[in-house]
Amino acid sequence: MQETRTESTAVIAARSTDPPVETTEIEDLAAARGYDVAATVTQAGPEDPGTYLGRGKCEKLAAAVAETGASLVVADGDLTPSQHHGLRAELPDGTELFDRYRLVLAIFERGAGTRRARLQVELARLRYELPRIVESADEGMLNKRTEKGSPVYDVRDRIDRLEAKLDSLPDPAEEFRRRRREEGFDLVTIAGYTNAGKSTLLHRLADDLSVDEATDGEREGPNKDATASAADRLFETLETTTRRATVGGRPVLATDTVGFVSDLPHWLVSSFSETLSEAAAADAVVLVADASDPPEVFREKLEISLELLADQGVDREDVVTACNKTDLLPAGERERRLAIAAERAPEAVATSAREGTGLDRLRSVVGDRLPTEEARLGMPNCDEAMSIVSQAYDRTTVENVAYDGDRVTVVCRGPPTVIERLRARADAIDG
Ligand SMILES: Nc1nc2c(ncn2[C@@H]2O[C@H](COP(=O)(O)OP(=O)(O)OP(=O)(O)O)[C@@H](O)[C@H]2O)c(=O)[nH]1
Ligand SMILES: [Mg+2]
Repeated sequence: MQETRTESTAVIAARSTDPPVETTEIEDLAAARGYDVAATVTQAGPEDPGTYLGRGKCEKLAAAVAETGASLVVADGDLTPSQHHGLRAELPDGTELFDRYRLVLAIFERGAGTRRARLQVELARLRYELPRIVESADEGMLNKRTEKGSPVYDVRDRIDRLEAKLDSLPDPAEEFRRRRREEGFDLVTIAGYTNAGKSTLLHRLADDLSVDEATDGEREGPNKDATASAADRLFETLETTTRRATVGGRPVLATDTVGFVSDLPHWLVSSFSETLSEAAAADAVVLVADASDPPEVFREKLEISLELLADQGVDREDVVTACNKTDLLPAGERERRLAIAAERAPEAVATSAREGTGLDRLRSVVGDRLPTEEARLGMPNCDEAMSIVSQAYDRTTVENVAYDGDRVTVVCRGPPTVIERLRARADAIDG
């Protein structure tokens, strides 16, 4: 008898020409999407052009689905539309069938934080689904493909609308970055493989005061300084995945990104180029790597990640690797992962986002990579000078403030745009 179906239970189907059939990665991807993997059916042998797995294995797979009550089968391959149709027909009624790409889309669906990214994911999914809908359509349905209300017509129509909408939508990230630069904030992007711990790390790095808390809690009076109000204005345009953090004593905006996944087809990656290009605009990139992976997996993912970042235009010098989940490793293994990472990117720091360790070191190493300028500002000691000193304390690292008679001199280091503005203000009163 069939058990009740569980929304999030999946059975994996994997094949490869040569044994053994490797299933760790597809299982990890399914887990990253939040599915419980209840069973795995593998086949070593040639691919069946009609049903992906051979007949006997299809029966085994169907039995595993029925037995576990799974609602979904994930096939570790790129199924053609006709294989998708053929294999699905072998499964218990109502079983969903994902191939590797569809699973990746599901992961991206969950990771898409902005409206634009959500539209991009939907567009990629519909482009993926259209040939499969056509494949499973009967003749009657296909004859109606130009009629409103037919599945094929509706999907095509939605694709057209999404394309038009995406074309017309301004890129909020672009506008945000422009304003961020004007305000003198540095942008730190958190990138890395899916499930490495990026979101957990962002949460840890973020300043305690979230936007909501800042507006719900005690409001500061009208004297609230210029920096805070500038930050508030910026936050209005921020996506939920960007948080304010303090790194190397400087206020930065840290942005979470969609996780990398191995072996993505080109068409899929290009659908998200904008979402992924977030890293290129950053002043520093924290590359989060799962140090609890076996050393060779860790090394390979790290290399792929660095290549992907380079493809997006990220300078390797701007990358800091966070070897994360070190709480799961004995000390000797930790050193081994750090050595692997240090060979490939300029800086590597051991972290545990879960336990909150290594974060101070990470902040300081990232801070050292942010563009920094030093200034010595001499000006007459007046109200405006005090306001300049206060802004310097707020937005830069002040190394010294010296009062000498009726003059004040500030030595500070910080983001070039902020330094430039302070210098202009000081010059204006120094006549
Ligand atoms: N043991 C341990 N687990 C961690 C650590 N950091 C994150 N995790 C866990 O790893 C899983 C994935 O963490 P996320 O922060 O969601 O990973 P992510 O990189 O944002 O994943 P995607 O958004 O799917 O790309 C969660 O179950 C976390 O609790 C860590 O330092 N140690
Ligand atoms: Mg995440």
